[in-house]
Amino acid sequence: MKQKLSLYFVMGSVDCMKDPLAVLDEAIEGGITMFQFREKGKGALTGVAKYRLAEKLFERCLAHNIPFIVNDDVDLALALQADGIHVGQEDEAAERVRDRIGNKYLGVSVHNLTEVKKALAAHADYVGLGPIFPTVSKDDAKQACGLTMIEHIRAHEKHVPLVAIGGITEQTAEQVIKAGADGIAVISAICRAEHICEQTKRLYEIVMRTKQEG
Ligand SMILES: Cc1ncsc1CCOP(=O)(O)O
Ligand SMILES: C=C1C=NC(C)=NC1=N
Ligand SMILES: [Mg+2]
Repeated sequence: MKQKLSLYFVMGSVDCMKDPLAVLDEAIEGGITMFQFREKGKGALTGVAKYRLAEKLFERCLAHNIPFIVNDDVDLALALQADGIHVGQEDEAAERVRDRIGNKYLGVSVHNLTEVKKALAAHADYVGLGPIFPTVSKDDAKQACGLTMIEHIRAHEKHVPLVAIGGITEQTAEQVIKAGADGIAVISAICRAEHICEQTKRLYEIVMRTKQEG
């Protein structure tokens, strides 16, 4: 699990400046290790259009052995036979989601140690902690918790697979890993890059080098 979390690309059509399929192809070429389809916010696709885009993105992930995770929408995840689901604190209770998805990946969004412990009690496979820094990609994001929250959680839960998310860039990736995250989850650092493949490669190199340094 911890290896998969290294460079976790989160994206929906709303986040893309061009065709989401082209964005994902370049991100895959750049070395992402996990993908989350997060179709949310103003102008997000719904119904059949959402399903069709998810199918095409999933095909790409399947072709490259990259886990395909669906955000929030358990029905969509089950309909697609996705590799997993990611839910937030306000979504369907993690315990119930675990019952519905069997042994698929279950990720839970957390903001503090209490929520981490609750997620583990619900048999989550990993937690997504954030926002670490201020973000432009989630309009209802909570207050940024900073690197100290990563350190605090890691101090109390040494082994929990933890990916950090929120405002993470090429400039901050190293300190996020050094603080104790097993990986970084990003939307705009990849989606808004001038050259997506090269940017993804740089993020990948930084994360993997820093993880090796221990
Ligand atoms: C989905 C989500 N959850 C906490 S912050 C965030 C958005 C992250 O986007 P970006 O990497 O562009 O800051
Ligand atoms: C809110 C989120 C937190 N963490 C991850 C990995 N994905 C999300 N959508
Ligand atoms: Mg959610």
